[in-house]
Amino acid sequence: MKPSLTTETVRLDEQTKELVLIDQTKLPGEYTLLRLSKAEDIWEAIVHLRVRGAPAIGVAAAIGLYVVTDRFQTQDRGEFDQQFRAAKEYFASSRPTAVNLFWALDRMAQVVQRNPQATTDRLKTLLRDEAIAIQREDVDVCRRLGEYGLSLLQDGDGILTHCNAGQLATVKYGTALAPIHLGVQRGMHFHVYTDETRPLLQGIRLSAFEMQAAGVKTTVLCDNMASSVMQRGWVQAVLVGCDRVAANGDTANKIGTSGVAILANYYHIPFYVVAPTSTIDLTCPSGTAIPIEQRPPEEVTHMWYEASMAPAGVDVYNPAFDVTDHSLITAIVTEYGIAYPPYDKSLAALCSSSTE
Ligand SMILES: CSC[C@H]1O[C@H](OP(=O)(O)O)[C@H](O)[C@@H]1O
Repeated sequence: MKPSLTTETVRLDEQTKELVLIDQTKLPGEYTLLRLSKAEDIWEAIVHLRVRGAPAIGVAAAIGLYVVTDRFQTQDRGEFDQQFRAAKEYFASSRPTAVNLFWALDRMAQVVQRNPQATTDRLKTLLRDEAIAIQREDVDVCRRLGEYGLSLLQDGDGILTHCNAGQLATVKYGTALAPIHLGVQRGMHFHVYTDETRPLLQGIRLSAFEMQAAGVKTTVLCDNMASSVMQRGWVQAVLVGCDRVAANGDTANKIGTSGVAILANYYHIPFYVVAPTSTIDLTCPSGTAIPIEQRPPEEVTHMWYEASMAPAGVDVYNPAFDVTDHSLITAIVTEYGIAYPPYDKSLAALCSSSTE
């Protein structure tokens, strides 16, 4: 089946009560849907980035927690709640950096806490409703991110992006790529430069695939070429996603993002982080407090080819993310508006407006 992105990246099959995912490890060559209902298979899909991207991970965890819970046999609330907590903690152990995972799991836990007298059957229905609400909210949030982000762009702009913060990182639209999708739907034209994003190549495999499918002029480049395209004046803005934004605006995103921000700052190119408020963690004071996932060395030394030139036994550094200092971020685009420095005030103000 020719890969396409017309379906939602993450969804619930309400008939079979399964979590349905596009297996992103197979893209762009193969479009495979996974239908999951076992906790260990859902955990594995998150750990191995079959589903990836902060919002998509959160939605997958919420739907996954529902499909697992729906198969609990006990009618006893004490046992049910204990099994629920165990499943929630298991999913929370999958990946540490994207705060959406914990945000979504906590929303599901609040349903259980708010309904201490509900029967287990009633609770299963409430958990299904919450998981679907989380999934549907993501579509509206990303569309609004697109609107605010588009207000920062001009028709014809060259846009550099890093990793994939598009439809495949969310339910639809994406975050950093949402302005592009929205602009193209309105007849605008952009030239997107996507870093390949070693070692898992989310840029060349996923963003390039997504942008080409949307009819956007797309150029892929090695990560070490970003300076060259900026130096030539081909880039008018950098748009990136995020996995956790600290209260002071420091932002964790795919490894290599902080280097792109330094380059953009040097070439006086605006650097925008596109952040649903579900990715803003006001309990995290600064980037040094953000847990950075360390991934297997083989992703650097063996992925995509038999084995790299790395000599046997050499140490390999493979952090999945790095933190971009808030001083390098021009603005943070949220679904409630655009935050400018000082971020410790502007993010708090935007997040408080989100609860009004
Ligand atoms: C819209 S969140 C996308 C964000 O998530 C990616 O990480 P991963 O592919 O490891 O899940 C990357 O940091 C993207 O910017």
